[in-house]
Amino acid sequence: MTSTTQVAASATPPASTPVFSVDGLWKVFGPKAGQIPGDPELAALAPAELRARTGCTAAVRDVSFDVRKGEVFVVMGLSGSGKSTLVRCLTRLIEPTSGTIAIDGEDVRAMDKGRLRELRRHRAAMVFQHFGLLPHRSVLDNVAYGLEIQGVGRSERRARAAEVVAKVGLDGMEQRRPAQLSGGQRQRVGLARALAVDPEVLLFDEPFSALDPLIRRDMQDEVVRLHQEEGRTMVFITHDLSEALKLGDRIALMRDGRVVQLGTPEEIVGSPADDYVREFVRDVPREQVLTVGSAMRPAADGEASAGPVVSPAATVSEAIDLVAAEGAPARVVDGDRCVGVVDADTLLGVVAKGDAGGGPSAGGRGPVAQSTAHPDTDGDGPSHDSGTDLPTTVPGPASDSPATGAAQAGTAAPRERGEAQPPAPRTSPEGV
Ligand SMILES: Nc1ncnc2c1ncn2[C@@H]1O[C@H](COP(=O)(O)OP(=O)(O)OP(=O)(O)O)[C@@H](O)[C@H]1O
Repeated sequence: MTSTTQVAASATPPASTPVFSVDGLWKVFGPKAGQIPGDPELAALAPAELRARTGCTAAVRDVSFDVRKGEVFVVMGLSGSGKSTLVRCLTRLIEPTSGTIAIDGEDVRAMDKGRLRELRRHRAAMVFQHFGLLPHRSVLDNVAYGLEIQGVGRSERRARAAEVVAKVGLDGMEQRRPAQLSGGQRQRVGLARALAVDPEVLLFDEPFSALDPLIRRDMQDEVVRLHQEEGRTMVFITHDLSEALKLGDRIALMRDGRVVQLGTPEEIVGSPADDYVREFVRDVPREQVLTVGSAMRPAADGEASAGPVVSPAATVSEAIDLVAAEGAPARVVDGDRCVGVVDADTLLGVVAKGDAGGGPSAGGRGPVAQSTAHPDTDGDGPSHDSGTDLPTTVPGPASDSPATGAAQAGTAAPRERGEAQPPAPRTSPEGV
């Protein structure tokens, strides 16, 4: 047994300066939409009743949140929950009905056409599921297109485009036409095109929904890599819980236009805000998302000074590997302070009981279930252009845990944010 074995901390949390600041946002479609937010009785109606009484759909209902600089902010929810409408409101691709939106403190709703164009071109670039690549242009020229409409000169934009094409792993394909690329490669071109204009924030509207699962995972890894390398702020829409947990620093979970919970993956999985969220996350392997900080107990006499060391930010799964390999409890050390101890019982308790996580509503779920039941949705189909060809299952075997193996060798690998890949539910929510 060694006392120096250590599981390192996750990536440093992003700074907290907001890029986007959204307050009391509503988007209502339908006749006299503007009356709904200000009428407490109508505003409180359930979607079906609101439609029956007024003919209106409240796609976004009184939503408030900040997107912090450098974070991946995921907007997640079932089909029709309002994800696309919400994110399109950020740059007024859809006009909000009421509420405020600011980017770096500037009022987006007060922007004139020119300022809005500048916002969409330079500051908040959108990556769509269907990119609308220009078919007769080469990869390089497609990527350079955004710079072209910004008026950047030919040689400069081609040099910048070549740089970004290489960054997304398409070097050697610069002269191909979109038709000569696979679906995943086309997605990379779209991503490169958005990156080429070097926006402050990238908005992704379900960009990988149409990709087959392996390519989809590649693209997710690409986003994680780009984020880690560049620290760029990203807002990422997905209906896929596995994708949300993998990519998100924080997740806003939407239902019927409202954000029902906003939190880190650990908060969402460990402390679901209500039964809806609990049901949503019930198939997630908690040990891959929850951290030892939420599973430790106080150190007993003598325990604080010996034994393997684990960071409070390491996952329960990583700590299980470490404790099993070392055959001893591990000290949870924050900086140079021992803040607690995890042993086989406390760690397995998280897996077996499913009630760790410290939140007020985290208990009572019983054993980790393999049910295919999921929350139902309002059933409204989307009406925008992000497409509806959504996959119904997403793979992600538990054996992908990055720490497995390394810990068995006595030197547990650090968990980097984005590497935990909890398997998706056997049937994803929209599949029922
Ligand atoms: N232009 C529109 N007119 C009327 N209703 C709309 C319009 N656009 C969206 N809606 C409705 O608003 C609600 C939210 O739609 P939205 O497309 O934002 O959901 P979503 O969560 O992005 O769905 P998906 O995952 O299927 O893309 C749905 O009930 C939808 O039918």
